[in-house]
Amino acid sequence: MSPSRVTDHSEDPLATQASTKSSPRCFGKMNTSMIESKFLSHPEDLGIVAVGFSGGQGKPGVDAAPTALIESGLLTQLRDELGYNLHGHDAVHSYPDLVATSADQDPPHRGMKNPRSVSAVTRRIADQVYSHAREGRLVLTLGGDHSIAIGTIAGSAKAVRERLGRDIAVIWVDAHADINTPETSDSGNVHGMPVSFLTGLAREEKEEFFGWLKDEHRISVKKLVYIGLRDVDAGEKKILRENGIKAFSMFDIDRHGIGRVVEMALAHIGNDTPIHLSFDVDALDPMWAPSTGTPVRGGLTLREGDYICESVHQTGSLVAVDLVEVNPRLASDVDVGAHETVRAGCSIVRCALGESLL
Ligand SMILES: NC(=[NH2+])NCCC[C@H](N)C(=O)O
Ligand SMILES: [Mn+2]
Ligand SMILES: [Mn+2]
Repeated sequence: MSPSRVTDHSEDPLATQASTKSSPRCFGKMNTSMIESKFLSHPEDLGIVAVGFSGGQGKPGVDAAPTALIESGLLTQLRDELGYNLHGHDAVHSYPDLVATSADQDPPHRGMKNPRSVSAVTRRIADQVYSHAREGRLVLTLGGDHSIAIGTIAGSAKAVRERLGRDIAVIWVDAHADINTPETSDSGNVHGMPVSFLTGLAREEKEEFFGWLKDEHRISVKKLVYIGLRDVDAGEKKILRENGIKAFSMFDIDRHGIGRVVEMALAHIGNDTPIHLSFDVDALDPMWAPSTGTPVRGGLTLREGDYICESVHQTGSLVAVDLVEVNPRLASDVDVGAHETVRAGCSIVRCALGESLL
């Protein structure tokens, strides 16, 4: 198949690049175009939601991640090398109208810290992701801490239901399960709870505390699969067990290899289901991604992380991707650590969006 047949950007100088084999830049674009998307009406259109939010946990700096990722060239690569048309890429959102400016404006509720801010911000993110996804675009969200997945997954679940009448599946790549309820959480940090709210295991009536989450936003525990787990709280293990949630820990990856684990994860979802990939950079070993708030040793190599993303892309079922928990202010050697972590994050995103070597 010739590249000029798979794209119709004949006027676009990028297309010329893609048709001459002289530049390595053409490979990503060719592959992006060659994989048929099963569920997107505009697979070359990428909605970007850049979220500078850190209220789901206590360490400042994770709000600086979108800017760090963008400054390192991520969006330019997605546009110029992978050939996406970007939408919503000109702003990094910090939601000043929604975030409480002092802790006493937002006291704990059921033990959750910053509950009003996290609820209001994730509600807004849900709207942003929804409006891209409703157009049939692929959506990329750059966090921010992992609490933002309450918004991203709520938004894509609702849009895909409306657009296609289907339920999405979620692949959650993380060292942690993030499925604490407010009651099982030891930390009170909402970034450890998003999955419990999204599956309805945790519920709230009051609008201001995630009461805005309705059935249309929720996902089934049957369509959820974890990869990379190695630091799961006792209460979370009980939740995973009691709900029969599919989870591949680092033990499973050591035993079967990443290839087989991804195959089993995708088989669990079924090959006719739209996929939302939520990737916490702490799934990677701190050797590759030291600059993150809750690092856990014994994680994925960067190659294993990239492999997961490449495989998910290859299904043609991907509808949304999150990259979260990059904190460029943390590391024993901040300059080197942040640089490496941002670099790893960019690689993960490019692989999920179709970069491939050949
Ligand atoms: N998204 C994350 N990095 N989550 C870490 C969660 C850690 C711990 N399980 C908690 O509930 O606080
Ligand atoms: Mn994590
Ligand atoms: Mn997480």
